[in-house]
Amino acid sequence: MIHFDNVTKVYPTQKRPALDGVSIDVDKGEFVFLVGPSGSGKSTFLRLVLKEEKPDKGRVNVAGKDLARLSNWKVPHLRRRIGCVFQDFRLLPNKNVFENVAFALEVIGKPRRFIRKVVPEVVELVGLEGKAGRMPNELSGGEQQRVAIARAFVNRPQILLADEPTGNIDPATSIGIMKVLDRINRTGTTVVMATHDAAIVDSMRKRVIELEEGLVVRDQTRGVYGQAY
Ligand SMILES: Nc1ncnc2c1ncn2[C@@H]1O[C@H](COP(=O)(O)OP(=O)(O)OP(=O)(O)O)[C@@H](O)[C@H]1O
Repeated sequence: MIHFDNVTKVYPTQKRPALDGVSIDVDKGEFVFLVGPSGSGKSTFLRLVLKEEKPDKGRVNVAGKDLARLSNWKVPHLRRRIGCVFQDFRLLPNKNVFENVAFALEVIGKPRRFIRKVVPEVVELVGLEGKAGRMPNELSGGEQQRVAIARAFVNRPQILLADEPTGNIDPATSIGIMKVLDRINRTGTTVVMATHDAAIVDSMRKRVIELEEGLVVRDQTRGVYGQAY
């Protein structure tokens, strides 16, 4: 589903590569944690998957497409297949839960009838049934992140990328967020999550890829977080 073949990325202002000859294969339906110290290249990996950045060397292949050969006008189509969740939720403050999730479908032109059917299903999947009418400021951080996950997943993407999704959430609430991501993964969606949350990684026992200064230094099935960063 995601294939990096000897990928090097050097940002124009930097001497050291953010990613340095990285080869990673993530299969359909996998759940992968990306760990490593701050600046090790985790976000750069996610940005390359989305074609927000281009590699200087090597190949990036996502959902069967060689991104170097994907013309710019096809990039939005690629991104529709990839849901994204961030540390800071990024909800629309003037829209309620239903409207925030529905908006992701409205912008890609889905009919209202379809939206009315699927949004409540996904709101329930993330555990927010009964809260569809709440505004973001009437929700806890954990609930806001559930809305963000619902919005990322409502179009049934093949891949879900999560960049520190539990970074702003207390440990007990984070467990609930991980249950939602696990549920989404069980529907067949490939999940890649960059994180510094050792307790979460250790409790899930999923594949762990560790980056250090742009290099893959560990790739472990049913792995643990490793050393403290
Ligand atoms: N837009 C940019 N321009 C220049 N350098 C950048 C840019 N984005 C990232 N970098 C550099 O590339 C390296 C990798 O950064 P990246 O954001 O991928 O790390 P990270 O592992 O996601 O870190 P964190 O855990 O803090 O989010 C760092 O040295 C960083 O300073």
